[in-house]
Amino acid sequence: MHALGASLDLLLHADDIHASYDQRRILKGVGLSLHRGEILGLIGTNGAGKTTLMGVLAGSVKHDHGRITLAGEKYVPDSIAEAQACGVGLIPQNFHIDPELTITEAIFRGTFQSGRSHAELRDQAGKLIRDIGITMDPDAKVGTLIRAEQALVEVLRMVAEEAQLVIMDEVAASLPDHDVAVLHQVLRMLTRQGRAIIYITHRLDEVRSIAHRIAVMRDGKVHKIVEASKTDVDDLAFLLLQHELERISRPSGPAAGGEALRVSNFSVEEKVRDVGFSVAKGEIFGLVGTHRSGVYQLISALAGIRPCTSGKIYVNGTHVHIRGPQDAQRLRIGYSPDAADTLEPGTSIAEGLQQGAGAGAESLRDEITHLRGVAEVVHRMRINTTNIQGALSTLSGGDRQKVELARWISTDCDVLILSHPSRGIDIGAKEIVYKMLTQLSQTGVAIILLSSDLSEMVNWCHRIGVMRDGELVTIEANANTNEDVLVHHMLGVKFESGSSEARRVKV
Ligand SMILES: Nc1ncnc2c1ncn2[C@@H]1O[C@H](COP(=O)(O)OP(=O)(O)OP(=O)(O)O)[C@@H](O)[C@H]1O
Repeated sequence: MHALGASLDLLLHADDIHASYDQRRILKGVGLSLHRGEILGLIGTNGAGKTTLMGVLAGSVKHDHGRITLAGEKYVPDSIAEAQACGVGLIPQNFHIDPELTITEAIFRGTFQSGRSHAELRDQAGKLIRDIGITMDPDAKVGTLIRAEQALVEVLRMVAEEAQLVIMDEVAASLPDHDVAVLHQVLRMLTRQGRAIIYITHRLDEVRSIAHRIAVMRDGKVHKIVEASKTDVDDLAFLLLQHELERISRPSGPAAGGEALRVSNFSVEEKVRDVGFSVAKGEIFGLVGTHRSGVYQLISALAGIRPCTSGKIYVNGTHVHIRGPQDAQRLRIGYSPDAADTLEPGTSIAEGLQQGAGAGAESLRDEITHLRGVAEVVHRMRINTTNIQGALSTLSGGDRQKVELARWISTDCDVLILSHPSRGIDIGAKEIVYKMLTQLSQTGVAIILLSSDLSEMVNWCHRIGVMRDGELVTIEANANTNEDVLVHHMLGVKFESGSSEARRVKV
């Protein structure tokens, strides 16, 4: 499966690349090569320099030293536009498309084709969509698409731009497995046309299933490049962390505490119908479902972001009404959404960790008033920075997410709803996050967790509720479930059991 289908033409060669931000050396002599038709996986711990390296290739970061050739020619792009003109395109972490654009407008925005007539572009968009074997209306608004479909629009933009090298920086981070499978199929098709792809992810099973070779970055250098077919997840974890991944023991038995939250006959418009469940104090309760399952509407109603249409909510046994975020806050329900960075980029790291994150801001401040406290959080979560007074924008994507998460974990809530808390976080830091969540739950906090990574749900949660078509179809006790069972309930389709990789291929 991993053998290179296309010829082994060298497309890109980078040698001894150095780059810095404000005198701080980030890339310290990177070497990398890539062939036409190849998918190169790129993995590394948070702050290793992956995004910076991709910035050098895509024209947004200047390197201080080193040589790059593209198709045999010297390549030193001065800007993103110049890199695009040379055939190199990047889909960034947390990419954003204006939701008001139509799919046609989104595909051709910023490309050399954007000057053509709308009718021509619309026809061309329809053809591109058909060619990659998916169904989408070129006139539909981007705002009506789920995240996975928006990712495909970004891929189509690369095709429209005639990119020869497509860089994907954690584009699949919060996508569920079945959406990742579609994205992978499309990417394989692009490589059959001779394009090359650099694919960054923190999910080691995913990188093994998509890449031909995998480059492991550590501290500003490519430490090793391995053949995907000759490695496994444990080897990759060892290469990344330089120690073996600690095996997390799944929660055994139910959480012991009394009831923290209960919803009954709960409905949100047509999206959530007659849902009932309760979460105990000290429990980590997972909720899974596809984008259209109603799971997001359910939790946003619990957080007061949208009204429920009918049903009852009980907090600590008392019937309550949640009519807005302030009500949720007053009831000590915290909600960390699956949005990109919610903090202003200019905020300092220390301020980011000190800012009240909704409920219980006072006690958060108490807890980490002193910079020593902040420094401890930074150290514990392995946030890469030399200056805690520096702006959040100077952190890597994964490290910014750690700051977001740390302030929520320090917030004084009775119920904490976390949506995709580990997105963008490397596998070593995930263990730390898991331990922090477990410790938090042991203080009696009820945690409701959403994640598209089902192995994480199975490893972290006491029980997992599965939503499909607006209904809560089952609540699985951890001891009785696995990822295949969850997928089966989520999609209402029967899957053969097997490794996550096998499942991904079958979907
Ligand atoms: N704009 C910036 N200004 C200053 N320092 C920066 C800036 N962007 C990144 N850095 C620093 O460069 C280092 C490498 O960041 P980079 O984003 O390349 O890491 P990464 O490997 O992509 O991490 P992640 O997996 O978290 O996305 C980090 O330690 C970060 O603090």
